Amino acid sequence: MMHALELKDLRKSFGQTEIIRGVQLAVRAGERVAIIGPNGAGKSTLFNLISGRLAPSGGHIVLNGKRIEGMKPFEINRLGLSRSFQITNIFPKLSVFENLRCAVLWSLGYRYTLLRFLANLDDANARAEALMKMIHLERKREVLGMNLTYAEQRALEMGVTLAGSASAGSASAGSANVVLLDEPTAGMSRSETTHFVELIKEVTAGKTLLMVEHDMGVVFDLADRIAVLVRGEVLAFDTPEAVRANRQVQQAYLGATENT
Ligand SMILES: Nc1ncnc2c1ncn2[C@@H]1O[C@H](COP(=O)(O)OP(=O)(O)OP(=O)(O)O)[C@@H](O)[C@H]1O
Repeated sequence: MMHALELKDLRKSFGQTEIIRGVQLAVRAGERVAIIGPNGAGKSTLFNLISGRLAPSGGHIVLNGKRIEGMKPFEINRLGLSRSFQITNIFPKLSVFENLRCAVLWSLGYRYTLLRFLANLDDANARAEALMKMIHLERKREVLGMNLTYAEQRALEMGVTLAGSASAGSASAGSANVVLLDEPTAGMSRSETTHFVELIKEVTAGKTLLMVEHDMGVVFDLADRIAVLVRGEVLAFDTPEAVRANRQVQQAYLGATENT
């Protein structure tokens, strides 16, 4: 079984306090996994470890068979892992198309050499076009980031995140791609959320998805498996049905928040 992402006895302490306490998690290629857990359980810290923003205090992180702990975020990104953020992370004064093209160029590593930049501009334009179609923002092509609706900004953010993947434009090509989404539907209305969940399914088809999400409707709709993180440990990692039926999980988390 090929795993896209493996966390092996992963640990992180801040000062004397161990926040991530020996996390084991093996995510299969092409699988969609949601991480849930109470506030302060360590979900953001876990994402920061995987994406290279924080260095672990112990353990290993393996991306497509390669150990990545201790690498810089951009190096991990080049190895096929892209991440979105809770806050919208787009350039407000660039148009939809320009935002996507920037992200494509950055991901291809063209920011340093003008000659390479010019030689590959057609390629970058084509990939930006493909991404724009994928996130259904063709009709907003020239609109500045700051003038989009909130949901459109989140869709653009998704496009920017996916620009890092080698297979942008062809949904099936990249088993090597792992996408981390940090509360993708936060701040959205119910109807925006429903629409956005469909978009997430569409744009991450064939990719491996790991997301932190508080909305249980979204979690149960999207996830193949759910990891429940409580006080820095994985309490359960199973199918939605099994997690829903798990007594320990109900006590620790779900019972209290499922209907909120
Ligand atoms: N840089 C840091 N220094 C010290 N403590 C930290 C740091 N970052 C996070 N923590 C602590 O680690 C714990 C886990 O925080 P984290 O943000 O990872 O939880 P979370 O599960 O994402 O919570 P939420 O659902 O509220 O976003 C918290 O007690 C937090 O105060």
